[in-house]
Amino acid sequence: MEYLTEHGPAPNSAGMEYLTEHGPAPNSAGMGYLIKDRKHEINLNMSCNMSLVTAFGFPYAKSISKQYRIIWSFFPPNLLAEALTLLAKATSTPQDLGISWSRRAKCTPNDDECVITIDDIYKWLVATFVVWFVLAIYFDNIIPNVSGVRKSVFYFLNPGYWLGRSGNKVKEGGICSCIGSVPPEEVISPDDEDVLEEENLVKQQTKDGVNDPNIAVQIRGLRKTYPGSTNIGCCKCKKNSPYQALRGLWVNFAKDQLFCLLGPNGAGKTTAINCLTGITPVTSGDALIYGLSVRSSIGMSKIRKLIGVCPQFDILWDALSGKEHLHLFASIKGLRPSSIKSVCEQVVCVCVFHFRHALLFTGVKMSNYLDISTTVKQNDSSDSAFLLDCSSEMQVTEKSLAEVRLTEAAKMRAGSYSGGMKRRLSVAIALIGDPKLVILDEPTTGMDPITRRHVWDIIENAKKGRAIVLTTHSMEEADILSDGIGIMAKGRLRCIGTSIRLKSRFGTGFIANVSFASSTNGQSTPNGGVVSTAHHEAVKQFFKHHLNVVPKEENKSFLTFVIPHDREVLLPNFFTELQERASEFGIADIQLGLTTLEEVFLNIAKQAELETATAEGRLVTLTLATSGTSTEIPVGARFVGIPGTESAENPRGNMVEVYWDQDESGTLCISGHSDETPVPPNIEPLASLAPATRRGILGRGGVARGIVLDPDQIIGSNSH
Ligand SMILES: Nc1ncnc2c1ncn2[C@@H]1O[C@H](COP(=O)(O)OP(=O)(O)OP(=O)(O)O)[C@@H](O)[C@H]1O
Repeated sequence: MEYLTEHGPAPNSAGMEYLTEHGPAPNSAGMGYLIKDRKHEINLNMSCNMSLVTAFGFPYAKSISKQYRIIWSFFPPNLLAEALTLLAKATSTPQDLGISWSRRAKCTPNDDECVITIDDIYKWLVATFVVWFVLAIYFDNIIPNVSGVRKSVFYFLNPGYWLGRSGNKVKEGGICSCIGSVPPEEVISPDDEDVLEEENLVKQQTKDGVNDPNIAVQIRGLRKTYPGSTNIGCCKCKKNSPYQALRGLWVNFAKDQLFCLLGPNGAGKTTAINCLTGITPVTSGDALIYGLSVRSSIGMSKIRKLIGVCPQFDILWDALSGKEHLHLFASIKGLRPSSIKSVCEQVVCVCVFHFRHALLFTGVKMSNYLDISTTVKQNDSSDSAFLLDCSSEMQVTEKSLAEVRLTEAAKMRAGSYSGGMKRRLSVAIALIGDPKLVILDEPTTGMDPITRRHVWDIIENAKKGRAIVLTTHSMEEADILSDGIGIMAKGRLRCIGTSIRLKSRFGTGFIANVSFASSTNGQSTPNGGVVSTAHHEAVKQFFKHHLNVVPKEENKSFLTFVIPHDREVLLPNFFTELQERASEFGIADIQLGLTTLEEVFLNIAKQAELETATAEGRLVTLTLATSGTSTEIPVGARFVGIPGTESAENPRGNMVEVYWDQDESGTLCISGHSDETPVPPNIEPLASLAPATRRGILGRGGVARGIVLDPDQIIGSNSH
């Protein structure tokens, strides 16, 4: 396809990955790789050939066996080399006649051996072209694409493949790998009451066969397990165990609303979206989009008419401009030419024209590649009509480009767009054609704050008449745009509700920010630090005395307190008094707010990580800063008794409080620990832990295991 475009190489075929009827395009990434690395492969091929020729001699000689010559001839460059040799021999002197068409089957005069003629070479070249072309299509289909999806090895025996009907099932995992057993599905009841309520509602609706007209998407116990496999490589076998990315998702997404899916990396958000868009086959459960099941291929082909997707990674063609992209997608979506204003660039038409031809030629339906192919004129076999459509005028593209502020860059090649511009173009593509469900996977990644706010406006305006599912790592974005939020972790929905509901249920409470004035009684304080410290202490005492809270953050100009929900009743009187004594405390401003969504998110993510670590019995080594003693403790343990610190005066030994944090990948790690203090009397090790962990015996590598103490007992004993 490389020669088809005006601007350079053909669009990266990997870009079409997610657009097939049964999932991703049959390994177009593989094709892209072949195309991109063609030069490299030819060089490799040539150098291999040269090595072989050096080792065994050029095989078109009588001394070489016929079988070897046949094998050699399957590689077209070898035939070409022989053809050039024959031509050289036929024209080596001025008297030579050369090779004419009529004499093509005859041996050339200077070719003493004559094991192959130019005519044989022509035939070989035509035959090998067909063989390699068919093999390329075959391997393209059976080698897993980036989503690990492929067709069965004998897919061509299935009539559904040729007829373009259902039954053309996809498989997962590599062709040379043995698919590992899928672990049994555990039924986990949600801990959160709202999630449980939502789950029961969906289950009830499923049982009753209720089709609520206000629901756009109903996810019914969706599960996705990526199969484990054993890849037999050149030197070793690599085993991957199956991975449960989605562990039973039950949720409704309402029409005219934006539902935001949040979750740490690897929570399963993209997997859920991929299941909805048909990129990844569902392991069990189902999802209905406007009443159509994603598990049925007929349903899926109808669903594609209703959805617009902005995938996590931009699927754009470097060689096409923004305008051409929109025009291309608008044409593929079947927008009426009369609604289109700007003149279609010839390159797009040519590209679509050839792309369509290439697909027809290979027996693959265009709709297999183009997810949004809904109204592609399948019956309109006239390509000239198609070209005519392309040359019509397009209003939609210009409007969409203006919406995402790309009008000025409309004619620039997407390859030269910045990351933010590409995301904006992807958002515009997702919204083109008035889809009833828009799925936006981290749409504002890489955008500057001004553009991001602008895109938020577009998304907000797009809510009307459709459902939007948004995944994002920006809590601000979720807070501003969402009508409903679900936080996922480890493949499960952990909480669901509006932003306010989540903050009030999962946040630690209220945040009070107290800022201090830099002057007292209108005068600059020469020794501001000293006065400020006195004010700080007074305010801290005030908070401690009335609300029993200490600052979470402090610096010279402000103090931040987190006030738990249970102190809510005390707040009106407390803040009235604080306000009255503001000048006495040197307070410039007091701000009170709910905890942030970010805090809710971090709490949920931490809890999920803790659950997993506890279930897996993961251990980490705690090295005490003071004594340098190393102790193995379970991940997430808060109070730990240090083995070996027992003495006659302190028979229960010492303990520390361990502080945990999450690293970039969300894994819990030790961020520090408190000073060693004696274990209070009557404190027992946690009963739920294995005896070894409770007793503090030697663990791996001779490192002693810490004794995990019950945090409730310790906190209780401290408060007494
Ligand atoms: N093709 C695959 N084969 C095996 N495991 C996979 C595959 N795709 C995803 N996973 C695993 O499934 C889990 C969920 O991945 P997913 O991409 O859905 O997470 P996510 O919530 O979208 O994360 P992020 O916020 O980073 O995009 C991850 O642990 C990931 O490693």
